[in-house]
Amino acid sequence: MRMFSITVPASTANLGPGFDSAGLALNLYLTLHVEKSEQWEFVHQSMHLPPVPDASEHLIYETAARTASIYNSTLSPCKVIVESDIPLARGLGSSASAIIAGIELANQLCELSLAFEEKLRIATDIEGHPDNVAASLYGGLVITSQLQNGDIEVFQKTDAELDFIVYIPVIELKTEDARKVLPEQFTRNEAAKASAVGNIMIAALVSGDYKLAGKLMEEDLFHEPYRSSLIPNYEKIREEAKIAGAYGTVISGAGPTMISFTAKGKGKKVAAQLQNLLPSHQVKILKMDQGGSRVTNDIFNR
Ligand SMILES: Nc1ncnc2c1ncn2[C@@H]1O[C@H](COP(=O)(O)OP(=O)(O)OP(=O)(O)O)[C@@H](O)[C@H]1O
Ligand SMILES: N[C@@H](CCO)C(=O)O
Repeated sequence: MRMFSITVPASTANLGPGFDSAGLALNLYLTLHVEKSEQWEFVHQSMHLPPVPDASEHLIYETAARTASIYNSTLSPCKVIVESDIPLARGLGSSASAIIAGIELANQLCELSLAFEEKLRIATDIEGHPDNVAASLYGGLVITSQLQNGDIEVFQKTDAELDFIVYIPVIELKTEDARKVLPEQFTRNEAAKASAVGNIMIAALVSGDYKLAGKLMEEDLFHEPYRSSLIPNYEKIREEAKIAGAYGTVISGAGPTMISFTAKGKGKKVAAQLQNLLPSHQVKILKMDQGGSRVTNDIFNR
């Protein structure tokens, strides 16, 4: 007997210089089908999911249990059938989607009626930065900033005349490892230069000047120079995508996937040309998910 389903989109984070701040939801999805049961059970029905651990060690369960405990609630046991087309540890926000799904699972099971802000705060505490989780939660292009008092400011835009092409290599790269290569500190001069690039990129992206946004995306100074050696074919993908007509190409999240931004309708040409050059990569044309995470109740079976 199915009770409800939770669907959460994938996301790309950073968009170059919007490090730990900018995210964009993409139309690949993690879906949970939740049924009442005598005990907790997870069933994974996709090649894009890790082996099933003990329920108590499952990221989705851990997140749900942590959320329930924040509100002094307990979870009633369920069977959770998990489907996903978000590749793991590739820079497309798989962990963020699992965290948002876990928070929503607790929200539904414990009838917490959580506001978006509460869900985002919990998700950011768990993930460590708001960019991917905010995009998966809200949908669209989302720019975030966690303030000194812990509040998270969110700017969202759900229209963009863009196609997104992702180049997914065979190898995985854990976010934890891709963060280890980053400097702990920047000088004042470095920070000012890097945020100036980010400021123009975001202003151009939001105002629809995609040519300028694409140019500035490729000028990131916060993380790409340190991570480029971890990404297969980094320079080749940037150069060839530009020749094929992309506005700009950046590392998606912590990598190793790269993502190009093109005019709407131009993605097909860029994807075809790059797939020829990168036979072992999976090249996909994606669209923005505009709605973020959602719950479907099966009222007949409740
Ligand atoms: N649906 C899921 N169920 C359980 N665990 C998951 C799920 N999705 C991701 N994970 C866990 O998260 C890990 C990947 O997280 P990681 O942050 O390294 O990569 P990512 O989220 O795919 O990429 P990025 O954060 O750069 O976009 C997986 O190895 C797995 O342990
Ligand atoms: N902003 C994060 C995204 C991946 O979780 C990073 O680049 O490390």
